[in-house]
Amino acid sequence: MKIGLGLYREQLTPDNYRFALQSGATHVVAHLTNYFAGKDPKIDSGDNGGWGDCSTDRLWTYEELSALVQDVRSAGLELAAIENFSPRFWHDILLDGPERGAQIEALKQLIRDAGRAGVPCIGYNFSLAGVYGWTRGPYARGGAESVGFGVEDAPGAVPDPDAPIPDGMVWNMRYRRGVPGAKPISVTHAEIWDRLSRFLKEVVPVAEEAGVMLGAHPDDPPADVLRGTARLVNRPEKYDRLMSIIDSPSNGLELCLGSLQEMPGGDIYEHVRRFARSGRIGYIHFRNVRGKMPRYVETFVDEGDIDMAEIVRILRDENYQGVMIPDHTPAMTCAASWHAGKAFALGYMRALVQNAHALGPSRSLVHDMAAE
Ligand SMILES: O=C(O)[C@@H](O)[C@@H](O)[C@H](O)[C@H](O)CO
Repeated sequence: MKIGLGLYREQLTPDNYRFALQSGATHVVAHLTNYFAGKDPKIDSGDNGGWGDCSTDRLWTYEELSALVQDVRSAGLELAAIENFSPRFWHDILLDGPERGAQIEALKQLIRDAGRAGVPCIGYNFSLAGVYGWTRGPYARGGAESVGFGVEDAPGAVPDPDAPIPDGMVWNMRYRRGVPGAKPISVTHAEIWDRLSRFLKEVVPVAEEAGVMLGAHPDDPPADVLRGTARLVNRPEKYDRLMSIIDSPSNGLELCLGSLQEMPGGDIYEHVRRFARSGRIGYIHFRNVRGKMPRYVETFVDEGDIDMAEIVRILRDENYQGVMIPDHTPAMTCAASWHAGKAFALGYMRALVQNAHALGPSRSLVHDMAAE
């Protein structure tokens, strides 16, 4: 097990690489799409413009990707993954629009370039509404500010989960100017599974040849429908359906523990063991929550509903050698709220991983034995 730190586009700096190294991380997961900007990002659903405007984003080149890998390496770290395509690159793959064919070919080239540059994994979230519906509030220990969904007395504006997605937006970002009077975006479950299936069948073989794993992030919130659009991976077993679309080591998971725990029903420990045993985990979002759909809040890693020590026992037992990152964490009340939240999480993760051998037998392993 390796520990990494996710850094948003404007945080990909030597100072933050040093911060990661000092916090015990050995890897970086880089976001190249510029949502959550600034030195101390406060993540939420955004206002009407969602996570911002990506209409001028242009495809990342081999030279950019190679420079990123080298910059991270020269800081004494390794790049574990790039997280998320810009909606500008694949909006018509998600929407089944007129540019779909050209965008598929462009993503194939991006994946080839990423492999050649030494990028081992690209995380993606195949969703039309994207991550939407959060509020920010004092939801974590000591009133630390974090994100939540369905919180009745949330401070400030509560995004409407049924608000139509306006034309020109997808994945909670604006990729082009909207056409006045155009119909809002919609998609059925059958349509979005078909779009995902065609996407994977076309790009996974290219990813496999390039030595890149594509890691699917689950839906957050794991609603059945959000903003009039059907959602995909909103139950753990939907991950199994996604992996069955094409049996390839490059058809993998960006395993977000928080999103998995937010899903109704199921035993997260059995699912994590099954996914770890499959060898198809690209990397893990090692984050904790309290509650499930339709109401949950993000907590500090050590105070949520997931027994994170049990997760590490399972990953130990299944010999998981991949990377885990805190993803997003509560913001601590101090001058460097983002960094403090990350340092706390990384310290906790490092202690669990360094002492994994001393954590005793896994509880769910005992369950497996009982089943024999
Ligand atoms: O499910 C979650 O909440 C997170 O894993 C995502 O919000 C993720 O951090 C963003 O989509 C950026 O990749």
